[in-house]
Amino acid sequence: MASVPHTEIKRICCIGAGYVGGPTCSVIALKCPHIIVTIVDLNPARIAAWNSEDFALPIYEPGLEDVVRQTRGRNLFFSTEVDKAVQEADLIFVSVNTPTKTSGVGAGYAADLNYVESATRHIAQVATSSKIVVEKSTVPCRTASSMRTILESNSRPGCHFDILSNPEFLAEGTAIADLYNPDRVLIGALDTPEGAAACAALSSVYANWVPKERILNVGLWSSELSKLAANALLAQRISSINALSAICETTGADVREVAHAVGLDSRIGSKFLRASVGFGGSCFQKDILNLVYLSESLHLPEVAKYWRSVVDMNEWQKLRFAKTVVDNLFGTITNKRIAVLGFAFKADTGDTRESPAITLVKSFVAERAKVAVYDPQVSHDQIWMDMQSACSTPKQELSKQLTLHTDAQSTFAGASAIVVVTEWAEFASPNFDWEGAFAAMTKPAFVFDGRGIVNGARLREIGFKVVTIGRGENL
Ligand SMILES: NC(=O)C1=CN([C@@H]2O[C@H](COP(=O)(O)OP(=O)(O)OC[C@H]3O[C@@H](n4cnc5c(N)ncnc54)[C@H](O)[C@@H]3O)[C@@H](O)[C@H]2O)C=CC1
Ligand SMILES: O=C(O)[C@H]1O[C@H](OP(=O)(O)OP(=O)(O)OC[C@H]2O[C@@H](n3ccc(=O)[nH]c3=O)[C@H](O)[C@@H]2O)[C@H](O)[C@@H](O)[C@@H]1O
Repeated sequence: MASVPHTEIKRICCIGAGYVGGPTCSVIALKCPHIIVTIVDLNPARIAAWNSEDFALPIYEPGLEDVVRQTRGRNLFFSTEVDKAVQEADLIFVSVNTPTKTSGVGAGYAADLNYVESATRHIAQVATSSKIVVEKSTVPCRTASSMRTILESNSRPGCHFDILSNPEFLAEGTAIADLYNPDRVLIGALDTPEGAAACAALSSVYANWVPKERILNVGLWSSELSKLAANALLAQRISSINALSAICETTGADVREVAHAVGLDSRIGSKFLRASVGFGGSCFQKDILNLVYLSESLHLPEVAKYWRSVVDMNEWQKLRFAKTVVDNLFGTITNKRIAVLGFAFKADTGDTRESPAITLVKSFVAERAKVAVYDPQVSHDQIWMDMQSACSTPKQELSKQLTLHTDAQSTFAGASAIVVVTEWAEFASPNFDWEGAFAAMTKPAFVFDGRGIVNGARLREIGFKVVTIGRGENL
């Protein structure tokens, strides 16, 4: 095949200044001082936060502020001027949201590609020169083909678009470390000279800091499917260990010992085997449901059922934990105060999307408990928004049962139980004032550890009754 020389990338535009676009392109700007990176978004409040003088960035991510401080105004810019940034760029990342559809065909399963499509149409409409368009969002297999059709059908004469798939594998809370040192960068391209040239151009951007052997070039469809597959396999491990946690609780086995023992088998590996209240976050559930939808569309009902069970197990785990709380508190939590520690879906993020805390607090509210919530990062506005929507109840009504706190200790006064939902370091710290908590609570005082992070022996010495997920010798 004749080769085509690749474009030297001088200007990058990223459409979508969210959890992926923001950190990813900030790190590109840091590692590639010779490239001008402009991150654009339709949401002016989000862009204003990225540009805020006191660096009150719209997302909390360890290390991110430092990267933005070093690059903003140098070769990194945040803007709402989408057209200008698109026109000036050689390469455009499409990093917009792809939530699960809530209505119409595939509702509850399929990805809503409306944002990807309108960003793509917009590129075609305003671009005045050829571009490399990179699918950064997580999308169903063969979305690149739809993007190509939209671009080709709407472009101005003389404008040519090459499409690449470059899914993102960062995890929230460790995004900057993940971007600095990725296990791999996956780039999918069409098997054509133009595809290879576009792939080489993007590879050369990453090659500024990622070792060449970790930059993987594959076909477009493999790249798209690999992203869904990676999330599905990661989530499947959590559902597997959570299924085992239920067996541990009734047999006297300890899920941490089981995870350690099986994880030492190099074929299994030790990561992603922490039993929990269930996985949360904006992507695992959405991407698996997307895979379920894809399987069903391909007339593979057994495959669909297999992946569906990973999500079903996760739902069951969350509700099982909520029931454990009620069962141990003598079958009722009506009017009892339940202190909930943590609301984010995992530690080191302020993100609450699909957080197990939402399901747990909702079920405690349904049992007519008084729920007191503390999270070190999540804003109270966000918690009210999540809970009003989950309970379909206005704030005024909800506030009769739900209070939000700015410190852990104030949640404990008169509480019957503490429920640890997020694995914030603060709750696992030896300095955490468990004695103070015990003194403030009604007796017997319970701790339900949904993350296996508290020191059960120490808490029992203080007088607590302790129930830890996946451990037989509870209380
Ligand atoms: N959150 C995560 O940790 C990861 C997410 N992903 C994927 O990356 C994609 C983006 O996810 P997040 O960054 O979390 O979403 P997000 O919701 O935080 O950010 C998306 C942004 O795109 C903006 N947007 C939507 N349409 C636009 C348009 N036409 N023009 C300009 N801006 C537009 C929205 O206003 C929003 O600020 C999703 O497909 C997700 O599945 C992939 C890996 C990790
Ligand atoms: O596509 C995405 O959005 C991203 O989804 C996950 O990243 P993220 O959801 O940010 O965070 P994870 O660390 O994967 O945790 C997800 C959930 O699983 C839970 N978890 C994780 C690991 C574990 O052993 N047990 C467990 O319950 C976490 O507490 C959290 O609720 C993947 O890890 C990323 O590779 C991927 O890019």
